[in-house]
Amino acid sequence: MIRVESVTRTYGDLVAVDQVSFQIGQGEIVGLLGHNGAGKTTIMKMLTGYLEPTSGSIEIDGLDIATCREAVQSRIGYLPENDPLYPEMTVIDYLDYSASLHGVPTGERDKKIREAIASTELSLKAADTIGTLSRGYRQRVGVAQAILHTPRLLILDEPTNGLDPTQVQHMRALIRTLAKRATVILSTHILQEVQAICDRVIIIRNGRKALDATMDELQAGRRLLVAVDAGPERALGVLKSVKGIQSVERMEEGGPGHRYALDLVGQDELAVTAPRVASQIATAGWKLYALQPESRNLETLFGEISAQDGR
Ligand SMILES: Nc1ncnc2c1ncn2[C@@H]1O[C@H](COP(=O)(O)OP(=O)(O)OP(=O)(O)O)[C@@H](O)[C@H]1O
Repeated sequence: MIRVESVTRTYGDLVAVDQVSFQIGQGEIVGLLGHNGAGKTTIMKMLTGYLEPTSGSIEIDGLDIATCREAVQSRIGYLPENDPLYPEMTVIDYLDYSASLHGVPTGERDKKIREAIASTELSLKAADTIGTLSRGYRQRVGVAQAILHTPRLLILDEPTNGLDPTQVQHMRALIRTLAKRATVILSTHILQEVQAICDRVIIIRNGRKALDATMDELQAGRRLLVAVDAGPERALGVLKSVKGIQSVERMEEGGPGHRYALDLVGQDELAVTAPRVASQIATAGWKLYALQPESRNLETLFGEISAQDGR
């Protein structure tokens, strides 16, 4: 379990991360999504113990990172944004060196390195010099070093950055496989990345948490969308009077009828409120063209949040 409590980090006068809190349970795949400079890397560096928060606290598996840094770091595998690989080393030598840094006991090293190479499908490149590898393979070497000590938590900063579409597919498949054994937090500014891999998204905007939702919550309808042949002068009041409806908003025309978005009092109310709306419409004698839960879409939400930045 990861518990981040009111974490702030400043660089001089700049507040890069501002009072961010969240909790992540074992086995989740969480995407930190935000534009360049939003504060994602700073959060990740604080989670790994490489950077101290200016204020706030971080606990991993009940251990406070400020006081138990080494114990916490032994549980974490980290792929930094620009992984500082050694171009003149071979893959296997670099992984051996990384294993020593991770404190993998000498007797276990060969086995751990073999496992990491197999998981990242690097067998054919194991004897190659890192500097001769493509960007995709170098990223895999970065992931291999991050998983050498079988960490319970994997922190991947922009894992697909700079990869071509095929390499992106490979990396996503690899992350999904790794997530079967570890909790994964990855950062990205590409929302399709989150959609493709994550169970949950935390959107960071100007150092603050702008949204924290599971993909299921995003998909679940929060509002009911209705299209009827009644204009707003009649429809707004009648729809608002239905039990379970908090407010009614007129939407832009499109398709048959007039369109309205109905905010529900409680999200669980959808199944009981939708039939009430249908029967009210029938009682009013209107034609019903559409009645469906609105699907909140990450793209729309990210767009709305970005629009607040004027992006
Ligand atoms: N060492 C530093 N010194 C001063 N400012 C910094 C430092 N590191 C980051 N910043 C600033 O802090 C803010 C957050 O940066 P951060 O790298 O955490 O964002 P990010 O969301 O990871 O961005 P990117 O997607 O571009 O990597 C930015 O304004 C950045 O310029």
